[in-house]
Amino acid sequence: MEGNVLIVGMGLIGGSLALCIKEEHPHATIIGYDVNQKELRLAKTLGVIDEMAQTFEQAAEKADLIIISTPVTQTEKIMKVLHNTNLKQGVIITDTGSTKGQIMKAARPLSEKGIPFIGGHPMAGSHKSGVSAAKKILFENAFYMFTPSENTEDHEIQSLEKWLGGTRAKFLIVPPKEHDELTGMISHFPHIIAASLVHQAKDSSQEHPYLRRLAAGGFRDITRIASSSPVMWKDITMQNSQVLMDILEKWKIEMEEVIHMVKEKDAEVLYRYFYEAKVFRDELPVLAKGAIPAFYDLYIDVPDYPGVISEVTAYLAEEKISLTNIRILETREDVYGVLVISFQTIEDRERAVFCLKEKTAYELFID
Ligand SMILES: NC(=O)c1ccc[n+]([C@@H]2O[C@H](COP(=O)([O-])OP(=O)(O)OC[C@H]3O[C@@H](n4cnc5c(N)ncnc54)[C@H](O)[C@@H]3O)[C@@H](O)[C@H]2O)c1
Ligand SMILES: O=C(O)C(=O)C[C@]1(C(=O)O)C=C[C@@H](O)C=C1
Repeated sequence: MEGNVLIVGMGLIGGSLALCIKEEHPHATIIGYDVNQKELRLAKTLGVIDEMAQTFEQAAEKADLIIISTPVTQTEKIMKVLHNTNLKQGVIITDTGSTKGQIMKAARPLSEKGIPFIGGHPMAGSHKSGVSAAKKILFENAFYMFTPSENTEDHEIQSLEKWLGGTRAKFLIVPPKEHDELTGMISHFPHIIAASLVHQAKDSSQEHPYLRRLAAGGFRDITRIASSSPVMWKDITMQNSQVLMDILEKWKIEMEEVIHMVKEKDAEVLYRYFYEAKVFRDELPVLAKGAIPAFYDLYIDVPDYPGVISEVTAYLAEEKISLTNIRILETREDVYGVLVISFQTIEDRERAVFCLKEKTAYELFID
């Protein structure tokens, strides 16, 4: 496709979308806008965008597609400005916000004016912020939810899907209320829990000075997301507070039961509690119908020397085994941790195991 794409908010998500759109539509012009001039200049220097917007209004007036990728409170404000801007006939506006109910309410005046607003939310991200963390494979195989306005036409959704085809994501239409309940449970609520675990550990560290150094494996896994942008999460929590209140009330009841269980020390009850959680958790990737796409992880206990990651990935590349994600679990202090490589299919993972067993002596684990 050709035309001008304006991306408002040149951070992790805006930057990653810019890269995806440019790759799929090389003749499109990607214009970036950000209140943070440093971030905007960085986006231009890194080649993530073609142009920096001179003013927001000027860039919006010539855009064929506008993607708002700012924290959700700002998104609402930007939508109000767009309502009073002289936009091009046929422009499509979308956003990437993690909440949808309030944003779709804010979209009504635009829709009433005949300007198509299609809410969007790619269900992939990271705890990192800013354009320097942007990457074009961020959304590959992830679900990308759309919440169209009441009068959105099919061809407008199709056009947006075409623009975003380079994400290689799986598009899914969801009503805003369901979106917020779903993401409230599997994304926003876990975020609050992660932050609260860190707070509790911080308090405990006053008494146990070794805590910071010992907090490894499980604690790091479950609290990684607490390192995300506090601005973004403050906004998400405010916009989805009703759903979150309901979930937190249920969490209180759940914790009362846990306290009782721990106090009673009933082995059978404790076993069943952990076992049932394990069964449900282990089944998640197999079901793969929720908002989290299926990934098949392979854990590789790598030694601590430079180039070990490229060595492993080179073996896989030689066998043409594609991977969807690669990361290090920093479970040990000062040395490399376990290398985790995710594959899209069980078959790819099996081939990887076969290949790495043949070419290395590293220990391999599958969870
Ligand atoms: N980070 C994730 O994992 C993730 C995943 C999916 C969706 N989202 C959503 O996408 C949006 C962007 O998240 P991100 O991770 O890219 O954040 P980010 O912090 O990396 O980038 C946001 C950018 O928006 C800019 N900005 C803030 N207010 C602005 C305004 N009024 N006008 C123009 N620019 C403004 C900031 O300067 C920043 O550069 C958020 O709504 C978030 O909820 C985030
Ligand atoms: O992987 C992470 O770091 C994320 O937190 C990503 C995550 C999520 O909760 O899954 C966070 C918020 C977004 O709205 C979508 C994705």
